[in-house]
Amino acid sequence: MTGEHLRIEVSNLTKRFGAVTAVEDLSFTVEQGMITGFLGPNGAGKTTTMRMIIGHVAPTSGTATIGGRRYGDIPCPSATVGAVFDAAAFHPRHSARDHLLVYAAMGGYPASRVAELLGLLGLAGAADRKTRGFSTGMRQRLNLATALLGDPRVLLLDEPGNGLDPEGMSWLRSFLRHLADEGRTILISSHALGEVQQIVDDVVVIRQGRLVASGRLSELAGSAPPVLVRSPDAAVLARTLMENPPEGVAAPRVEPVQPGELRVHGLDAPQIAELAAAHRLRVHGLVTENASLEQLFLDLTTSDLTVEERGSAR
Ligand SMILES: Nc1ncnc2c1ncn2[C@@H]1O[C@H](COP(=O)(O)OP(=O)(O)OP(=O)(O)O)[C@@H](O)[C@H]1O
Repeated sequence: MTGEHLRIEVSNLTKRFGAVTAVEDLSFTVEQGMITGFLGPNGAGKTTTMRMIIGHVAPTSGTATIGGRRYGDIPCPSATVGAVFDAAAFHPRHSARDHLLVYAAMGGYPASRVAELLGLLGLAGAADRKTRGFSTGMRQRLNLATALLGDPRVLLLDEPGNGLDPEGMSWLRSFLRHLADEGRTILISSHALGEVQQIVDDVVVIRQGRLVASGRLSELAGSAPPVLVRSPDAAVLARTLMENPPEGVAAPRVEPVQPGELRVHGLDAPQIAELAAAHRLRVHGLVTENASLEQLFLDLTTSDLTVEERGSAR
């Protein structure tokens, strides 16, 4: 994948619908080759912002650009930007293939691309079934296939995890990771951090149309989440981890939980596994605990403080 850098830049974006301010003075950046989670509770302004990025809604003020251009100024925009909105409707009597063929014709893409996408999205077996009977997961896949028709380098997905079961989420995670690894710019919205925590690299958190936090997910949490370790060599492992942290990493804090179980703060699961292996110590389980992040998200979206204010208040 070659060509210009396709970063999304949102600058001082505001949208008012009459007396309702949906988005207020919002600025953030979405980097290429990353999956960015756009997070906020229902009604926070996520859909409105995404619609402004792709020119469906005109901002009251501010700008949104993709690769330095407004959406309307991008030549052949559907080949650059693919967007999926939750409410995307399918004609109930159309099959998945019919649906994609209609969109392919509108975008000037060949029928061979439709067949390719049906395969890529795991819809080949259901290609000729009416969409009326499609499950939520199949609808989400068909939405994604539609957005990918022009092989766009930028993807905006509104609530792509909505209604997916754990297997569907796991599929979505690896599918999006593959697309990001190809150098695409990916923005996905969600009202629940827990839903996309395993998928995203960066986050942009909004509340009542305003930015409350943005940056690396790991940085937002302040430090690596604790890891619960089960090991028959727990006591020796605790000492080993504290005495031999990886180069450049501060000594972790290790809390005994119960016999054979430790909670480690300051190292991630791969670091713990490698140190244990290097010292020939047995590890029977490693679980990264996410409760602190979930709590942080709730705090951010329900309290009046931004991340910076929270930091300086500590
Ligand atoms: N066309 C419109 N006319 C009037 N108000 C609107 C319009 N579109 C959105 N709003 C309002 O703007 C605010 C933000 O809505 P938006 O749909 O962007 O939020 P959201 O974060 O995507 O929420 P959800 O997760 O529920 O979809 C809400 O108060 C909503 O009612």
